[in-house]
Amino acid sequence: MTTTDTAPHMQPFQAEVAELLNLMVHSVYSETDIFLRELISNASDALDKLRYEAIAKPELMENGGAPKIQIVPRKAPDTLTVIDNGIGMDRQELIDHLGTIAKSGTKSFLAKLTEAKDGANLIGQFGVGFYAAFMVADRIEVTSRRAGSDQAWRWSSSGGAGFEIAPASEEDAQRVVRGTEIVLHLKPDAAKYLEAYQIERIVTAYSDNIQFPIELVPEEGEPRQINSASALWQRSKSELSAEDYTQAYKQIANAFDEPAMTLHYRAEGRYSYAVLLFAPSTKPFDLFEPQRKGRVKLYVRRVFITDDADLLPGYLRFIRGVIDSEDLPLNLSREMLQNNPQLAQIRKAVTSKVIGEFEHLADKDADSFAKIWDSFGPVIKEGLWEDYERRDKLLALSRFTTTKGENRTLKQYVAELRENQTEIYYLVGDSLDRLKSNPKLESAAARGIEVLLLTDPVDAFWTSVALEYEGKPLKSLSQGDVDFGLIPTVETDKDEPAKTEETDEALVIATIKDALGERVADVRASQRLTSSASCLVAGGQGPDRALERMLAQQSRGGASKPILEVNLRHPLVAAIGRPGQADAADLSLLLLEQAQILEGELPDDPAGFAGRVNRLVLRAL
Ligand SMILES: Nc1ncnc2c1ncn2[C@@H]1O[C@H](COP(=O)(O)OP(=O)(O)OP(=O)(O)O)[C@@H](O)[C@H]1O
Repeated sequence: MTTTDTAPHMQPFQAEVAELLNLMVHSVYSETDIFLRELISNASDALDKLRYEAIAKPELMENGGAPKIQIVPRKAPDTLTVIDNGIGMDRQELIDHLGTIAKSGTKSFLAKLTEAKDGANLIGQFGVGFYAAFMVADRIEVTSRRAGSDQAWRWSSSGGAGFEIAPASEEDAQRVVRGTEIVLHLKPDAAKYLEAYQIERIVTAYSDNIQFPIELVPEEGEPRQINSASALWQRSKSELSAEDYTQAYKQIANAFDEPAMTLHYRAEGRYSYAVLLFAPSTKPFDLFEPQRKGRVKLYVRRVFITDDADLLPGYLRFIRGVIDSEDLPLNLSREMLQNNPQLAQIRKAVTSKVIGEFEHLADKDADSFAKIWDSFGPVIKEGLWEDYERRDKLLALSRFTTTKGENRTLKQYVAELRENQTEIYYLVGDSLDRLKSNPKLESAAARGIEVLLLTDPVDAFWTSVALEYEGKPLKSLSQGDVDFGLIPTVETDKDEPAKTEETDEALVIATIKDALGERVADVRASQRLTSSASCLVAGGQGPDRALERMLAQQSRGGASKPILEVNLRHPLVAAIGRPGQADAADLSLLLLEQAQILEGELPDDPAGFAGRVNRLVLRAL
């Protein structure tokens, strides 16, 4: 051990931690109670980890007694102490875990926290965990000994800029045989947390389902257990109330919202396992992290193994809860987790159950399902792209905003198809407003054809696979040919400009093609447009326009050239065909540039565009 290790050592907090502490000390959160829940949850995690490590090294359990958590309130000198005999932390772990926040999204979380009134809710969603204790304490001392280590360490901090770390005194080290002792020096206005009934209230409300005994150690009298310490998922459904489930959800998922869906069952047969899963009702912060990790916890015979086993596919990563297997070996290595056929089987069966439960909910309790869809629809839709087997089911579950309204299903869409309509039409774009004014909807609108308006980034991807619903293919209005020919118009062409002059269509198209040259792949007469002059579409093969744009933004492929479609009934287009038209080239370029702007793109040459418009306007003046 070096001298720097043994001397008390002041360490700065990571900038994000300092900012977070500052925010928590200076804002008034109504729900300070959560600090205790966070500390108990950490203690329970530490006991879980110990139990897991002890499978390979049973000697870790030798000293330190049976796993438990203790809460010790002391009125003089106003301290509340939370003790666990779990895995503990060595010096480096204390520095790493209690001095930094490893989570991604911390910066954006902090920005939200600064703005929000109800910070506690956000704290819960993000899980600031340990640091929540600084809401009630002005000084915290942590003494910890990693299981099996002959050295205990002491971490202490009064919030502010940093913490001190030093070897524990002999007295402290003797007391902390294994695990972690956290002493909170309570602020004057947090003295209520020294009352036994307050502590019991919080434990009952938040931590009753912690699997390990939680003991209250009063000033006088014997310690007593204040939680029920059962694995709730092992109990039978009939014993449990909605409230029990809500509490279990909050504790297991470390969440503050209500679950929007609860799925609890036991699978018996070739493999037996208990499943308790929840869909949250609000979005967590890390929903769109690139790793797309789920956090369903794997237990084997009540022993926590990992929350990193990818028990559900990426598109269900928002589901929280527990799967507890009776048959898996306790000593599952990381490799086994990835290749274990039994786990693969469980994964498959549970995924189908979750989808089945969605279907059930969508059918019986549409409002609850709508909540799930509102928060997680964009994630579930990833399954349309990657889960071939369940694609049809997922498509049937999907809810869409369409030109007819919100929350529409394809079942509704197909039930209201127009006469002779054989396809399901959609348009992909960045915003609903821009999509609604997209000229490509014109002809569909004139025929009363419903169009799905897709604005989630994932929409560009799943729509690139050939999909159909009840035998009706999905078809993009911005790709390839669209033929509405047999579908009658509903409005009597009120938007369609009447033809004012005889147009030589072939000549117009050839002139525009000539003027645009290499800028477009082709120029065609449009079936989609009624009142606008032009629009851009993708070819029949290859990616749709929205996907191309996304890929180009991420530099993952150059955009291929679009096709310009022109409305031959539009006077501007017709004008191009007039004999001796001197502005044909300018007008052709304008048609392209307008179409680009309507797509939310910039014209290729903005200065040239402005010059062209000015020239033509001035001439008319
Ligand atoms: N009692 C404890 N025993 C052992 N390690 C602990 C204990 N308390 C905290 N830690 C360590 O410190 C880390 C940070 O704790 P913190 O509560 O800040 O966040 P977290 O628990 O990782 O996240 P979350 O609050 O979202 O669960 C933990 O992941 C754990 O490694």
